Amino acid sequence: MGVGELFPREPEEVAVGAAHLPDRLSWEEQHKLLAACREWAKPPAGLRTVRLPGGKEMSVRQLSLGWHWGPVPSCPDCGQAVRQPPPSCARHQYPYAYGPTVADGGGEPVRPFPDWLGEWARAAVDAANAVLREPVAGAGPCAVPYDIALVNFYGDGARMGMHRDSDERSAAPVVSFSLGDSCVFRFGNTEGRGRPWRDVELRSGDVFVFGGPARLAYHGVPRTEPGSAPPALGLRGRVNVTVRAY
Ligand SMILES: O=C(O)CCC(=O)C(=O)O
Ligand SMILES: [Fe+2]
Repeated sequence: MGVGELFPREPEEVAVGAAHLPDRLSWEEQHKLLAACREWAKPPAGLRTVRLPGGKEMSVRQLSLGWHWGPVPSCPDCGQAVRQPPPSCARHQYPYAYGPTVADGGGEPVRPFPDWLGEWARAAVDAANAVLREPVAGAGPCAVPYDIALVNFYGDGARMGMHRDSDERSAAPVVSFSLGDSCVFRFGNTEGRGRPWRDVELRSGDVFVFGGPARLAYHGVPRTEPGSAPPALGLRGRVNVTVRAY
């Protein structure tokens, strides 16, 4: 329960296959994850500004663990520079890819994905299944082998447009951990970027799981609330870690 909260916020099904788990991370876990993010953010293969294929820079700074995600400067199949509008090569149609190195940065090998983060993700999926009417794959004999993560840093004014997490080959649920400033997390539908959507406030320590029929739903972060991070965390801005299976 947050400081000064009158009622605890309850775990909630936001859409079929999607659950919000408020205050899931303890203080110790939030500090551990933040300390790890600070280490990961250092070069090489640290936090970088992502330049989108259209030329714009993302306001969110990012790093990858386990397998690097980013815009591909050249097509892995035909080798031509990726540009808009894309040429007819099939891989050019969607100019983002996963790979072993920071292809859109210094070319260094990506940082390893830590096992403990995979354990956290599996446990969160189990907790999500307790509130979901249609359970999504989690722990047990068919446990998801979580192996990659994206770490996003939101400074004041940073936002993330509506998108789908569609570059993973696995249909395993995505597990998102939030630290620092609160944000509006917009969770939409699988048809397009528009309505219907649900706006959910994600605070420090909250977890959001989306899998099953919600796995490919559009989602984004229209705004954060600068200065809303719990002072004791010692973070200015917002950090989000999304754990996925490749
Ligand atoms: O920052 C968030 O809460 C969402 C991040 C996200 O959608 C992504 O990394 O793909
Ligand atoms: Fe996403």
